[in-house]
Amino acid sequence: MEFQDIIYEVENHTATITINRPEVYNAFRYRTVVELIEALYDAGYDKDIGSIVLTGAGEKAFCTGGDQKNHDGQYQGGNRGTVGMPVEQLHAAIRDMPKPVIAKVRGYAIGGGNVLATLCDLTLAADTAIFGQVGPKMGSVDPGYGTALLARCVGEKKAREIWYLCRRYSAQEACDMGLVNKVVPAAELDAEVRRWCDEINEKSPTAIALAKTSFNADSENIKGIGGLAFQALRLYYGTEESKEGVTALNEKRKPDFRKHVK
Ligand SMILES: CC(C)(COP(=O)(O)OP(=O)(O)OC[C@H]1O[C@@H](n2cnc3c(N)ncnc32)[C@H](O)[C@@H]1OP(=O)(O)O)[C@@H](O)C(=O)NCCC(=O)NCCSC(=O)c1cc(O)c2ccccc2c1O
Repeated sequence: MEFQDIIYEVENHTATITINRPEVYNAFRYRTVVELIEALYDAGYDKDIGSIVLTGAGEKAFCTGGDQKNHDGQYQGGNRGTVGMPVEQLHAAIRDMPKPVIAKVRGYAIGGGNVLATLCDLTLAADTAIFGQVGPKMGSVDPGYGTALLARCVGEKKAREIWYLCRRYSAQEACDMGLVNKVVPAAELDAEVRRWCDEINEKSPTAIALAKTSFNADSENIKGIGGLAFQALRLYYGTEESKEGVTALNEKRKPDFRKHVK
């Protein structure tokens, strides 16, 4: 598959997958998600690769979730995925690849972008990074890994705060709550990620794969909950209440959800 929305590079046994849509702060559309899955599988089963880095192009954002300019109740572009984009399959790919996936975060990791970072095995962030969820502010929610796995990382109370209030958190705050492994000055992020990957790549690939799979086993039930919840999300996206959030975001105004609650 020829990639348009992402860049795929391999160096020193590490594959780097870069979401390359800086004009929309690396938000993902249907094509982006399909390409990310393909690239993860390419890297995941290439025996020469020991680690995978997921990142976003430019300084502004890692990823800001679903492309809201491409969304009107249903996402356009293809026929995979419960909600019009195979995001559940992308989440599964990050978890199922038998090697560590490392999120390299500069700028915003917001909405579905924060979920991607949460799902990665490790997260290294520039001191300029900003984390948060936005769903209830704009008519969406990322149920399953986005909620329950987040709670495993930061604890139940903090995860609920993140989802109910939709605040933004600095890289240091995210690190303090367990969402980030290390924060470094932005200019040092590439070198830091390189060091972590080189250390991982020296280790026994089979031992690493066994460790990853066994970590996953303990939270695998979340996939089932997510499957059910994405069916509910499909119905929610069709409602006026959800559409109000997207319309307000695109019109750069505050949403009025109350008028749609019956
Ligand atoms: C991230 C921001 C807080 C940054 O604010 P700031 O003021 O610094 O910058 P701008 O707002 O001016 O943004 C610059 C430029 O980028 C465009 N942009 C940013 N994010 C997106 C986006 N997600 N989609 C489309 N476009 C985006 C922005 O419009 C500007 O372009 P202009 O042409 O107007 O200049 C702030 O940008 C922000 O809050 N962004 C939106 C965040 C958001 O709502 N994300 C989506 C949440 S829903 C989601 O992520 C999601 C998850 C899933 O799992 C799904 C699964 C299946 C289907 C859908 C899913 C889904 O949607």
